[in-house]
Amino acid sequence: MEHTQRELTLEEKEEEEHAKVEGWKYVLGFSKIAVVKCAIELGIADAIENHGSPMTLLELSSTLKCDLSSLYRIMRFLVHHQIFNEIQPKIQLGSKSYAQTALSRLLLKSGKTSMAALILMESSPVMLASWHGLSSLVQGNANPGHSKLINEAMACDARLSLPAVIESCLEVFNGIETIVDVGGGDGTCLSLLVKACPWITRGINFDLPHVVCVAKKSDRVENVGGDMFDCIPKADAAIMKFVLHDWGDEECIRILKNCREAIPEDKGKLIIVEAIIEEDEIKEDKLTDVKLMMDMAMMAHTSTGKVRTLKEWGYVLTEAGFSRHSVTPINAVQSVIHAFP
Ligand SMILES: C[S@@+](CC[C@H](N)C(=O)[O-])C[C@H]1O[C@@H](n2cnc3c(N)ncnc32)[C@H](O)[C@@H]1O
Repeated sequence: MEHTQRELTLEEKEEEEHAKVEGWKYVLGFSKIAVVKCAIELGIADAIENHGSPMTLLELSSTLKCDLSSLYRIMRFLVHHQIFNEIQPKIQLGSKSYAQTALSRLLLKSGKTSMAALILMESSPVMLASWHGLSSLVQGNANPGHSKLINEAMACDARLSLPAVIESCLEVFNGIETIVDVGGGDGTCLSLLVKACPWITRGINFDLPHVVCVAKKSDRVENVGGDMFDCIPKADAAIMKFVLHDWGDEECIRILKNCREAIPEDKGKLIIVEAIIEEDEIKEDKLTDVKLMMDMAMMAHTSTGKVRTLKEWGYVLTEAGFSRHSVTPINAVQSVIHAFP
């Protein structure tokens, strides 16, 4: 039987939008318990309780012997989830001060009302490991390789976000005949892109050799193995989705410099598809939760990666020699950053 596609009603569209945001919360749902566990281990609530009054970020970082900017990101997340209160949010980073709430007192390591031991037990590697076996307990013994899991998860995101990139900024790809997807994974992103842009004659899906050797084969897309820290294949434009958030500023600048080398000085462009954290509370939106969770996931899964603010993007791009850039919000957790040599 043939199905004709009908226009979605406004209500259905809103429901789909809401579902996408909720979907991201499942993707990153672990971050909430992981950050609370981290707060208990660091003794944040204990430090403020012992201090007897709110503590500044500077005082907290020196008492807990923590890196100030990492601790700030942890506190930003905890404040967002109303676990601590931030007093005078508008002031300078080091002077921001944090107070206890009824919820943060549950995170004290000891005391009559502490729930810390329960949280530490449920979030321990031993207890978490059993969750990974839940589906095999119910059904069988599926145990796919981790690389395959990552490639499939990334392809899943490409199917979600690429249509949003195409819908909001197809014109960015005008005039591009060749494009290299740096850290392109299994090639899903590029195959969707060349399909939407028939004028692109050659797409290069560039990733580590063990990734491209199992990548998809599709028309006008060539899989090329290599290391983005060495050299990136030349093309009219480069695109990078969900790659730079895996790396700290120093590595990012090295990758970005190699991207700049790969594209023409006069009319080349770099298209970055990444989440951007709003620095201004007024600009926070329904995806702020998700972006902050993603930032925590980067802290946990990579040694130096992070979800950057607009200012942080400006810094790495300028350091890598890009003369200007602009940002287009799209209907996804990511935005599109266009940068020019
Ligand atoms: C988070 S995944 C993103 C995949 C894809 N861009 C997407 O969003 O669907 C990061 C990718 O960077 C690749 N990568 C990591 N180090 C690399 C390197 N040194 N050179 C090239 N690719 C690399 C990984 O293999 C992985 O496919």
